[in-house]
Amino acid sequence: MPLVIAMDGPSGTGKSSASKGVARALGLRYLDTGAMYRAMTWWMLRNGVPVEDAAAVAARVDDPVIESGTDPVTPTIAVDGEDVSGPIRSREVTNAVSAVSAVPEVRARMVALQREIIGDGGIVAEGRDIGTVVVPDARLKVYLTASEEVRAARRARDLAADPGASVAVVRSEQARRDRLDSTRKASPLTRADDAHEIDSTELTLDEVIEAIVRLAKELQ
Ligand SMILES: Nc1ncnc2c1ncn2[C@@H]1O[C@H](COP(=O)(O)OP(=O)(O)OP(=O)(O)O)[C@@H](O)[C@H]1O
Ligand SMILES: Nc1ccn([C@@H]2O[C@H](COP(=O)(O)O)[C@@H](O)[C@H]2O)c(=O)n1
Repeated sequence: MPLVIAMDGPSGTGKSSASKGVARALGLRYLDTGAMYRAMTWWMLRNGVPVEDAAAVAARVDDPVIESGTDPVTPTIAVDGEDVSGPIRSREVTNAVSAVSAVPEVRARMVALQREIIGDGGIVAEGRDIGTVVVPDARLKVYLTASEEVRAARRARDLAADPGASVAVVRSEQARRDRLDSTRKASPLTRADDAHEIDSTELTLDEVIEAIVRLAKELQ
């Protein structure tokens, strides 16, 4: 099977940035599974579905048409034909997504879609359960971590235009999301036993990408 790189880890550890860089370096496709859960959450909010009500979310799970592009240079995400790459990054969606992604019916639909896109491989897929559930036989698994403090500082810089997103607020929202994602019943965030753990706290993005590319080349 062509290479599948499974990249998992808590929020804001650099999964998306590193996955895109690795995919570009190795000529692979790229799949942001978090964007798919965010797209589902955006649709639920837009359609007035109470996201904390798992039964209400499950009842609408098949309604949105979610399309993910896999070019690492210009990744795309659309819902019912509408580009939602901007709105899915809002703090409203970010703070609601863990409730939606904990619903088993949502996960079943997303995992089926993700496996369809991953197909025969040649891809870097990132999320929370790629190495444990979506592609448990992936040839290379990476579990990316970084200290809470560094992650919050990096993310707060991304959100500099939002006056409510101080480092302290971002840190507490990230911690809440990680707690919900790693304690839910349905495929919680956890490190696969055979994953290589990389702590990016003291590493530049280029150093993280180089480390993963090196691991991939060692497989050949
Ligand atoms: N090693 C690094 N050094 C410095 N900044 C980094 C590093 N890795 C990522 N970043 C920055 O940290 C921020 C978060 O990175 P990114 O969005 O890739 O994380 P993520 O794990 O995909 O987050 P989320 O799970 O919330 O989607 C971005 O601004 C990114 O540029
Ligand atoms: N495989 C995955 C990927 C993501 N999630 C959920 O989506 C949220 C957003 O993910 P980001 O990577 O864009 O931050 C995340 O907090 C999880 O709730 C997931 O469950 N499984």
